[in-house]
Amino acid sequence: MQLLDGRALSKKIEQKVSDEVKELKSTCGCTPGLAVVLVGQDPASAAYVNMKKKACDRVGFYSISHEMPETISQEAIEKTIIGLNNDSNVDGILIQLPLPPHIDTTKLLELVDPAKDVDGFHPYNVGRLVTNLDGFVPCTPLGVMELLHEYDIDVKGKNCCVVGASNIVGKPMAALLLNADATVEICHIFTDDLKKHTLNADIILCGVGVINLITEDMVKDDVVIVDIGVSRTKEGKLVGDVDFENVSKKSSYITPSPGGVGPMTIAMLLSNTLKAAKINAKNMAETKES
Ligand SMILES: Nc1nc(=O)c2c([nH]1)NC[C@@H]1CN(c3ccc(C(=O)N[C@@H](CCC(=O)O)C(=O)O)cc3)C=[N+]21
Repeated sequence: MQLLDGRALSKKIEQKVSDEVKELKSTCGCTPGLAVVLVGQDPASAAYVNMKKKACDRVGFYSISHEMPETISQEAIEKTIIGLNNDSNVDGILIQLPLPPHIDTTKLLELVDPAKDVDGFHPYNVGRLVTNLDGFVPCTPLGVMELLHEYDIDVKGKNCCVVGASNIVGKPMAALLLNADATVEICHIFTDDLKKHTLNADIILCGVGVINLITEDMVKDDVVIVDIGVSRTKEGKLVGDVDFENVSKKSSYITPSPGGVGPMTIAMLLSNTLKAAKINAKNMAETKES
């Protein structure tokens, strides 16, 4: 059994991003900028936003967070997003999810300029992903692909079982695997007999948020396990969806949680923001020339 060490790989990626930021600064004087929109007081959301901000600082990005009260109106958030779309210091916009129930999340995600959509949640970028065109890909599934690549795990022709069909994890994960020529199954809350599907899988990618959803009797020998779930136990310990202790004994590769997919998500946010900044810098240079 080998661990898929997301923490180690994320450090390597951060170093690369940081080097490229220095180069971008010296060649065009531009600093990549990320804006985060945070609504309400959820401590978990605040903690994630803080982690993102710290990561931005480490690699030399400009970052700004717009923190708004739980009771804020739809219109006020929309105004903020339009302002960020028009702010040339901002290359990437991230709306921290989930938003309060009175807010129309889809409408806000559609308002973000697709060129600044570093989360890859705008339907424009979703469409580009599904048709295998270049665009912004959601950070968590993108990080998973990077992690598999780092350990030379080729998904081509492999049976991949994606558990969870969310717009931010399961669906884009399945699209990326399909684009890489895997055979893909998507299981979800209405799947009858989950075990039947997971037992057949060479690679299981699980992002649901249910502790111990995947147990050792549900996986075949030498399976590759990617645990994307995030939950907290009663004791406050951070855990994934997989019974790590027992499933790891049957696995060829497995992500720890924490220390697996989580740090890769942040690394891909940095990488997507750098990508946006480079495109914007190039467009600016071209506008100046003409
Ligand atoms: N618009 C939007 N984009 C997101 O990308 C987004 C979001 N909303 N809402 C919440 C989820 C969750 N998420 C995580 C990021 C990093 C870790 C991470 O780094 N976790 C560490 C542990 C961190 C700790 O100790 O608390 C690890 O797994 O090792 C986890 C989860 C991004 N999300």
